[in-house]
Parts: sequence; C-alpha cells; structure tokens
Amino acid sequence: MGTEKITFIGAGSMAEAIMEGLIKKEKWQADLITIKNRSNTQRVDELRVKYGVVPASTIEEAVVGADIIILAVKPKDAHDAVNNIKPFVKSHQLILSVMAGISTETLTDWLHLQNPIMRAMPNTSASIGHSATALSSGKSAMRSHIEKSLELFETIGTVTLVPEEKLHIVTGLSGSGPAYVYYIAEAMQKAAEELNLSEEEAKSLISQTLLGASLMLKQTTDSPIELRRKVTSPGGTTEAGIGKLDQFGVQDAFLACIKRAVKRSEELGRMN
Ligand SMILES: NC(=O)C1=CN([C@@H]2O[C@H](COP(=O)(O)OP(=O)(O)OC[C@H]3O[C@@H](n4cnc5c(N)ncnc54)[C@H](O)[C@@H]3O)[C@@H](O)[C@H]2O)C=CC1
Ligand SMILES: O=C(O)[C@@H]1CCC=N1
Repeated sequence: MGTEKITFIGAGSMAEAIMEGLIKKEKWQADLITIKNRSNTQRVDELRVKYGVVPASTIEEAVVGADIIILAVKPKDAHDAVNNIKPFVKSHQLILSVMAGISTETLTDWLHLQNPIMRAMPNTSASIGHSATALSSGKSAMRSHIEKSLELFETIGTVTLVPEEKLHIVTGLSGSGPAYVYYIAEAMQKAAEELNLSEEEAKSLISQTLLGASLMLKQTTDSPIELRRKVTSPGGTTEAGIGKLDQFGVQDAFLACIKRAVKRSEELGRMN
C-alpha cells in the first residue's frame, strides 16, 4: 500500500484512469490523493463522489504537503500549470509528468528548481490495472525516485524503463495505442452490423476475440506473424480476408499512423 500523498494537477481522463486503478486495486488510499483542476468544479466533485479523492480549493493547498505531484494537464496548458504550482513547490517533492512531448529539461527550466522529475507515458487501460507504461528519469531523479515511480505505475499495469528520447515513440505507439485498437473494434463492429449481426452479438464476439488474441500475444513466445499463420488455413477465409487488408495497404497505414503520432508528440513538445 502506497503511503505518499499524491496530488494531481489536472483531473481529466488520464488522471482519472490512474486514480481509478490505484484505488480500485487497493494500492493507494483515496484520502491520500488530492486533485486540482483549473476551473471545472463539477468534474472535481464527480471524482470526489466516485472515488473519495480529496479536492483542493487552491493550488497552494494542492501542492503543500504533497510527496508526489502528478502533472496531468494537456501539453498546451503545461506551462501555465507549472507557473501556478511554482511558488509552492519544495525541492524534495517528486514531480511526475504524464504529459506528452514535454521534456524533463523544459519542466526544470520552467520550474527554476532542481526537483526530481520523472516522466511516465501510461495509457487509459490504467483504469483497469492494464496500462502499458513507459517511464523515464530526468537528471535530478535518483534511484529512490525511479523506484517510487515504478511502484506507483506497476500497481496499474506493466512498466518499461526507457531513455527519455524514446518517449515520443512510446507516446505514438502505446500512449495512443488503445485508440488504435478501439478503431479496429469499431471497424469490425460496423462490418458485423452491416452483415446483419446484432449490436450485442457483434460486441460480445469482437471483444472476446481481441482479448483472446492479446492474451495469446502475451502468453506465448510466438511472434505475431506465427500466430497469424496458425489462423490462416491455405485457401481459407482468413487468407481471403487478409488479402483485402493487404490490397488496401493496412500495414502501411499503421506505419503512417504511428509515425504521424510520434511526430505530433515532438510538435507538442516544441509548442510551449
Ligand atoms: N488520455 C490519454 O489516453 C493519455 C493522456 N496522456 C497525457 O495526459 C495529459 C492529460 O490528458 P487527458 O487527461 O486526456 O486530458 P483532459 O483534457 O481529459 O484533462 C486535462 C485536465 O486538466 C485541466 N487543466 C487544464 N489546465 C489546468 C491547470 N493550469 N491547472 C489544473 N488543471 C488544468 C483541464 O480542466 C482538464 O480537466 C496530456 O498531457 C496527455 O498528453 C498521456 C497518456 C495517455
Ligand atoms: O492524444 C494524446 O495526445 C494523448 C497522448 C497519448 C494518448 N493521448
């Protein structure tokens, strides 16, 4: 059980996914988690009722006494958020950013302090304890800060330590990744319904197919190509179907998608 006081600056989708994971898996007590949003008090109240987390009425109240400050605002709001917390931050507090694109060097510049800074790139599957999180340390982070961040994110999924320069790639791959999978599910659902399955029939078959395929990828040593080969009987339905995906260049489309998302992460980092 975590004992540190955590404050979220920004109480949107990602902050909720993390706090939901921490609280539902009983890894952190809700009363150790404080949240501060910019202006949307209705949102803060919703999270208080749903999870029992503690709303802060001022930035000072949110920052003072926190052991870990998690920055979870959109990259465009990052500079503002850091300026707001700056007057109250003490040098021992661990700053943990989940924001896409913004480097620990930029955060240190804005803060004008030598606080330990860690960056994490989780994904929204954190809410059910299945995030694929990548973690990187800034210059002032010490072993203890890396270990604390590992402990926190391991409670909501897997953690891979990567050098910071790889975080743009991770963001485009696994940060955005759940959306790519939902996009595939959406496409399969549309096709199934067009072909006359009911919404419920399609949903149940598709979600279990995706789950089973993901578990196979995780639990066997087979590569995706090998696993695909096992489904594909010569002259069968899969071969016929995949032929169409190849014809439409779907693998190229994924390459273009991930490259564009990585580039966008780089752009977001430069926008401030
Ligand atoms: N949504 C996702 O799947 C993932 C998001 N991220 C990162 O997490 C961060 C947050 O993303 P989301 O939660 O999706 O955004 P969101 O828009 O749902 O939440 C951001 C929240 O921050 C609040 N906010 C804005 N400025 C603020 C300020 N100065 N002080 C306090 N609160 C402020 C907004 O009112 C909003 O509620 C982004 O930087 C994103 O790159 C990282 C991994 C995955
Ligand atoms: O779309 C975004 O910018 C964020 C970062 C990774 C997932 N969502």
